[in-house]
Amino acid sequence: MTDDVLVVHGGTPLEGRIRVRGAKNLVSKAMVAALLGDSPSRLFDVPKIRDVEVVRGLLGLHGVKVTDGTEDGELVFDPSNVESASTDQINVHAGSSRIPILFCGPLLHRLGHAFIPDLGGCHIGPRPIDFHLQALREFGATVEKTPEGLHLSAPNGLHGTKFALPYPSVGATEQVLLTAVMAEGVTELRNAAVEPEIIDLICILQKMGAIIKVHTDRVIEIQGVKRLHGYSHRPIPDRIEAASWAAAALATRGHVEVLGAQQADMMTFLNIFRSVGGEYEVTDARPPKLSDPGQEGGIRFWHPGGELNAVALETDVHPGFMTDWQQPLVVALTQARGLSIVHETVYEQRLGYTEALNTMGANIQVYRDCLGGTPCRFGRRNFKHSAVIAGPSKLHAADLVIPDLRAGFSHLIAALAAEGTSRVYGVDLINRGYEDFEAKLASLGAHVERP
Ligand SMILES: CC(=O)N[C@H]1[C@@H](OP(=O)(O)OP(=O)(O)OC[C@H]2O[C@@H](n3ccc(=O)[nH]c3=O)[C@H](O)[C@@H]2O)O[C@H](CO)[C@@H](O)[C@@H]1O
Ligand SMILES: C=C(OP(=O)(O)O)C(=O)O
Repeated sequence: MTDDVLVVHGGTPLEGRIRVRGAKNLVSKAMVAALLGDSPSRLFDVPKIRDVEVVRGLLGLHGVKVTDGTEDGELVFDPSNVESASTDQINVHAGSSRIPILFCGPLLHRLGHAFIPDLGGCHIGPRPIDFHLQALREFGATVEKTPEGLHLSAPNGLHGTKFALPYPSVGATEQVLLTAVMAEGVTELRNAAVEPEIIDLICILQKMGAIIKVHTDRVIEIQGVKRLHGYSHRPIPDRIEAASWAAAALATRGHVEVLGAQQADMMTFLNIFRSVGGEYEVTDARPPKLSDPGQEGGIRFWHPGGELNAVALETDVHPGFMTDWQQPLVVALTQARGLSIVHETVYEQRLGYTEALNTMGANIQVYRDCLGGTPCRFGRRNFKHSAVIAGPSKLHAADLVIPDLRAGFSHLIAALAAEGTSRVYGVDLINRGYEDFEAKLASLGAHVERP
């Protein structure tokens, strides 16, 4: 733990330009989809993050040859020899990521059985997988829970089904997609999640030969096919990372251009960013010509000076304000004048990180009540899932221990915005979702060092 610490000398605005690559929440699923093809797949712009390493490891254990392509960030997957792996080998990855649960459908199609280790991911609530398992059973899978992990089989194959999710879960929607594409017959999924990362996964599956219709009102219809082939795909950029750097620019009174950031996927964030008083400019990409090297598109985010405004926001499923944007933005809200209100409706325990911000001088109170109008599953269940942030607060340095990915990035932003020198422990957790964050910090002029 002691060598996993970053010393942050705060108080300097972040200034400069960084680039985001393929979205963590798409790339890892695209890698799983490669298992379904009967020929190699190619994925571009893959960031070097921990979740990618975990999925690469799991694919390798199941006989998928994963190699680096010629382009930086390109991965090639050859699934021609998919095979079983031992539970001991698979359990090396226990507790490291949430993606292993998505191996169920593809492994059942390819091998007739699957073993799934305990899942990891951010500690932001209990995160059950009941919708996943219920859907898999509807397709005809049998699921056995054992102390070492989940064992699944499909003795009679997988068959299309009609299924309605109790809540538009991202992971459960992906589970249904990755299973239904090669199940026999038609599947109709109601109350599906429609996040941009899901639409991009559907694009990949369609490239592979799948037949998928996305209807209005969260209904997705999938016509199972007998075979799928490999794909070649450049994923959507990481809108969570982009928003995190935007929040860092605002909290430190800086100016950061995020190359690769895409307006369409970030509209809800951009509206809140502007309401808080942040400025942004969308820079469109210009393709290269003989006389002109062209320009990569992105979004410039900056603090225009003066005071920021308090806002009320609720996190929600797409197209609402993403829960993963919440933690970084709250750090900026500690600098806004007045009372900001955040109602977290996606996870029951995603406000624990505010305690650390309070030790740095922030004034954030958390409540069990629903402080917002969006129907929420947590209001009567005793979870502290609403926050009132009173600002502006002068943040001072502190010693911080990072609990998980997004809370970790928000701790880091707070340390950068604070006066004085903070020590941030457990920074390695940030590598699960932010590629090269230390190099990016350095290029933005942050004063950070390893002790
Ligand atoms: C790797 C990845 O893509 N992670 C994202 C994904 O997580 P993930 O796919 O795990 O999140 P879900 O959308 O499934 O979870 C949303 C809510 O549904 C509940 N639920 C989910 C499944 C289930 O079987 N039972 C159940 O009750 C969860 O506890 C949570 O309260 O979507 C979340 C919501 O946008 C994001 O915050 C995560 O960054
Ligand atoms: C909650 C997150 O991810 P995961 O589902 O991988 O824990 C996140 O990326 O903020």
